[in-house]
Amino acid sequence: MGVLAVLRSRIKKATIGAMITASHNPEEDNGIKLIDPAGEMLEVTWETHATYLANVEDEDITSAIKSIVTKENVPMDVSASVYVAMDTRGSSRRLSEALQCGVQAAGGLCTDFGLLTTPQLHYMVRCTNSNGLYGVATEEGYFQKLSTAFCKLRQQMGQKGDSAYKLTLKLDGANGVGAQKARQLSPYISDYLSIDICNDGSTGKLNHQCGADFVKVNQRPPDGMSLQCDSRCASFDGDADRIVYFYTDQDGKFHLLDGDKIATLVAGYLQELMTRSGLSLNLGLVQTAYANGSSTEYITKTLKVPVACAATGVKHLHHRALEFDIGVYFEANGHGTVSNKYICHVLHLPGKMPCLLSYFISLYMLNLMMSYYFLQTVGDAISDMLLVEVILATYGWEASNWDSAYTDLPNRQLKVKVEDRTVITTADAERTAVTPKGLQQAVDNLVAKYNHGRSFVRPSGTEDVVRVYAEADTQVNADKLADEVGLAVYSMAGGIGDPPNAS
Ligand SMILES: CC(=O)N[C@H]1[C@@H](OP(=O)(O)O)O[C@H](CO)[C@@H](O)[C@@H]1O
Repeated sequence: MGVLAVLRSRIKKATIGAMITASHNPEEDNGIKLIDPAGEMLEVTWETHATYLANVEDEDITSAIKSIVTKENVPMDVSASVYVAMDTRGSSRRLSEALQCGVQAAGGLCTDFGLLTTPQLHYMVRCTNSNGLYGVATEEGYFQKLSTAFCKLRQQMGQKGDSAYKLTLKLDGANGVGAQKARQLSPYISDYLSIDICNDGSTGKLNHQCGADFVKVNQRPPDGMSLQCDSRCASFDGDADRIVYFYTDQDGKFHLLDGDKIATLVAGYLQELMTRSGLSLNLGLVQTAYANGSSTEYITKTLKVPVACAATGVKHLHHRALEFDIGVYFEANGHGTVSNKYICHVLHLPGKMPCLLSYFISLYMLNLMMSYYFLQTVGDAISDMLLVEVILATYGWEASNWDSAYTDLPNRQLKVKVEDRTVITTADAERTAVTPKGLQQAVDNLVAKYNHGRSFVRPSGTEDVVRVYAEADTQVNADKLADEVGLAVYSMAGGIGDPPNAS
């Protein structure tokens, strides 16, 4: 569906958001992510009229818009307000202007916020539609809201005397807008955290050899960052809706703390707060099939928190998470947050009243977390970073302490090009291939050869490829399994070009 048609059908009289940003491929042009009036992700429109508009000459834009308005039957009398923002990619400005022309041609009003992170634009939309209850719809409002909660929590929680936690975080800004915003945030939180920013966009290219996706997929540090052993590092992605942490140990070995590790840290901490405050809320964790098998085992066996699996894409996780009172949801790539119905429960007294002081302190902290961090309607690298920092400081942990909760199974992702990726259909939250016939059986037979083997295949929703995921007891085996499954996809689902090879 075209951008204007989505606008027509969804926005009516409320404000929505249109964020000009793209996938993680540094070579790609931007597309548009639409944000619904509640501030949630509405639709990612990579191949839409807007993309088309990015390619037409300036003088043609107005006539192009008019033809789209006619083709999509867009009523010109709809009163619509659209907040527009963009990331730092070269194609952003032109696409933003084209989009604004389009909305105006459709009778809507545009407010141009210029450079923002995607979650900041979600925040602006949500604030406006909640008449300010959620916060003030300005950048200052956003920074105040997050930093006030962060500083109060850090004050309240203090820090253990024998703490290993260091007050400096090294941040890879992916050469994107997140680097600029982290710099703006710094003075608000400097009493408790110093952010040492690299890949800030002053020289490098957006997401090129850096950023959360690069670090996660390649399982190595970004270029442009000087690493000291055991120093706590994090990477944002280009529009700052994802974050992963990492460090290198004394032996120079790289350790990734991805979305699964963030989710387990947060869920474990919330569970403690709930126990201390005596609140009996239904806490759950939502992952996708990409979650490492070790994380799922740790959550069920050690944390004893219920786990659900949703289809890839944060909006699927978000909706599944709403089935819990408090739903922690993260994709392994570091995109996620916490949804809650907590506010409804604040006034409920716990069944069994624990120590009154501990009850009120825990309640106060939960409340701060819930109302200041987690009402984010989409993953936000900045608020997730602050949350992780609060928890690590409270436990007195450095990244290695956090990492020791469980060890990831070695894993590998690869892409297979096929004639038509829609020949692969899946079920069971994408963990089983239903078609082509026989493919799942072939995958099962390959998986059975490996210790701790697991693999699945699914068509990407954002790229014209089939994605293969494999994990096993060693990296060599995970690579081999990924290759073998990739070859099965290649031969049974119409592979084109070179056959896959993970190594
Ligand atoms: C394996 C993987 O990382 N998939 C990503 C990617 O989706 P695909 O449908 O796999 O192309 O882009 C999505 C949008 O950014 C993100 O939500 C998702 O996690």
